[in-house]
Amino acid sequence: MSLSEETQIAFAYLAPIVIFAVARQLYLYISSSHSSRKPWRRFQLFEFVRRIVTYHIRGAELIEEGYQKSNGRPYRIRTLRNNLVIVSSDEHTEELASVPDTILSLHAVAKDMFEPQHTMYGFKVHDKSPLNGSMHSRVLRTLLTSKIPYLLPGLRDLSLKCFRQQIALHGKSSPSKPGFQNIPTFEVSRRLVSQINSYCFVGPELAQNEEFVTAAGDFAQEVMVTGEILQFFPRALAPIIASLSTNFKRSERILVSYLRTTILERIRICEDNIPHAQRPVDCIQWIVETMIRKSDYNVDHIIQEFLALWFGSVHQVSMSLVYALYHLIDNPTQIGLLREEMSSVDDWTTSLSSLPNLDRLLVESAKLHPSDSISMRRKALQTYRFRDGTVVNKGDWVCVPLRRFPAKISSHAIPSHQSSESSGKTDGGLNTSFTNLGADFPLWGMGKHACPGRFYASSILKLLVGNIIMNFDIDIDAVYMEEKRRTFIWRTAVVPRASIHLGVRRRDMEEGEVKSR
Ligand code: HEM
Repeated sequence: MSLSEETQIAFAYLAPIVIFAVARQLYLYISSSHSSRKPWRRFQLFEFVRRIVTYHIRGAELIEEGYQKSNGRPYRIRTLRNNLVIVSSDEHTEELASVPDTILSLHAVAKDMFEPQHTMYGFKVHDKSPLNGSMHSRVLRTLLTSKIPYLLPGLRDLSLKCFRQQIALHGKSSPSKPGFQNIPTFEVSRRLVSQINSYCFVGPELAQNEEFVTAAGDFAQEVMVTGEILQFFPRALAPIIASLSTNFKRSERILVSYLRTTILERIRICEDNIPHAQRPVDCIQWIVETMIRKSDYNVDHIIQEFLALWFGSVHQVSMSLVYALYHLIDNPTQIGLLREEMSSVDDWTTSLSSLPNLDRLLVESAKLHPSDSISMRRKALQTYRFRDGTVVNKGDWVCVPLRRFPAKISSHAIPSHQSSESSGKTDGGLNTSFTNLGADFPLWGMGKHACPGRFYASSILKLLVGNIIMNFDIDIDAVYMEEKRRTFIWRTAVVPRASIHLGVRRRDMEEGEVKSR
């Protein structure tokens, strides 16, 4: 019997938690059993387990329930390590975005969540330093964004080829839907994103290298899982636990060996003063160019910076793709509208910013099915008091909720435009842009840390969704039509179940391909 991926992950998480919890409680129990002054300690096991279970398997629901009850006021949720202070008003959100890193730090959160020193090739993230961000901003926000039009034709062909390969690899004829092949949605989505990102991050050659692309996809997944496991162990054990949970860093080692060779080649390009027009157009080139300006650069540090950017680029995009496809299956009339819209322009892949229905699909999907229930996490490096008096104690996290709405959503939750299911057409509204920032759409965060990869993420999501629906019909087994059956909650994240399959059936391929050219 083979266990589903989420069952394996649940075991991987729960086994160490239970062992650690029981050992800790035994210690507390034994050390307090002679003391009649501390009988409450006997109940700690119950409290400890209750807290783990409630927050870890219902975190996203707790956030949502808290939001419903709080009536817009800040509220708190206790977690294993600290308190989450959740603020949601526009005033709080804007204030949160403006507080300096020396007080409320995003990078301190990243350190707590993913332990980069143990999961990303020894990367030391600084809580307070603005240095972490400056390279990201130049490489992603400025250079990658400006090169998207140049990269799109290659990405279009690669993504279609990759999707077809995935169908050939995983496709199984659907027993209930004639002509449909079932493919594992989340796995295929991760692979598509990993391959597309490889093209933009390290160039077309490595993007075709099976070993590199597989290791790159696995690495992102392993950082996520290992970061979670490390939460339950004392810091001193982190190196050994991280090693065990990543199969002795197998994917990291593969990536590092390819990256080292590539980075050395790219350094040579810079040292030989090759004209910019002849240099490779990819992120690793820009990272190298940015970093070798500093006198103390070294190859290991460039690798670490690369891995951190890589990690940020895979996970949320692949989950967003899954949810956008499910959203279309739930709202089939949108598929027709999208096809019509894409067919109405000469080449939809070069018109991604002027396809309002496609844009709106992503906005709606992100609002209704965000892959995380919170955004704009910050850790208090010192106690912070908001202007209205709300206090975030040192060590606690503050954030804003994304799943602000009940599961049954209606058009009122999308204030800037109506649901296309109800209106049946685009309203061309002002606020339909998926990459917009604002307190009413904090998906990308706000202020100086607002996601620098959002224009890229938006373009590739549009490209992937567009390519799939222009070339395939999509469907899902009736049993999974209920949204809750497609996902599971882990802490604040809402993760697609690996066992859910997407049904795909080739449309008129010639027509689809001609339209996308
Ligand atoms: C749907 C996909 C994505 C979502 C929802 C998303 C969301 C976010 C959010 C909420 C933040 C933190 C902002 C804050 O707290 O104020 C962030 C930061 C960041 N994102 Fe994204 N992101 C996505 C895709 C990407 C991609 C594709 C890349 C890389 C190409 C990327 C790179 C980064 C980086 C480097 C940061 C850190 C910025 C800093 O340290 O200042 N993200 N993202």
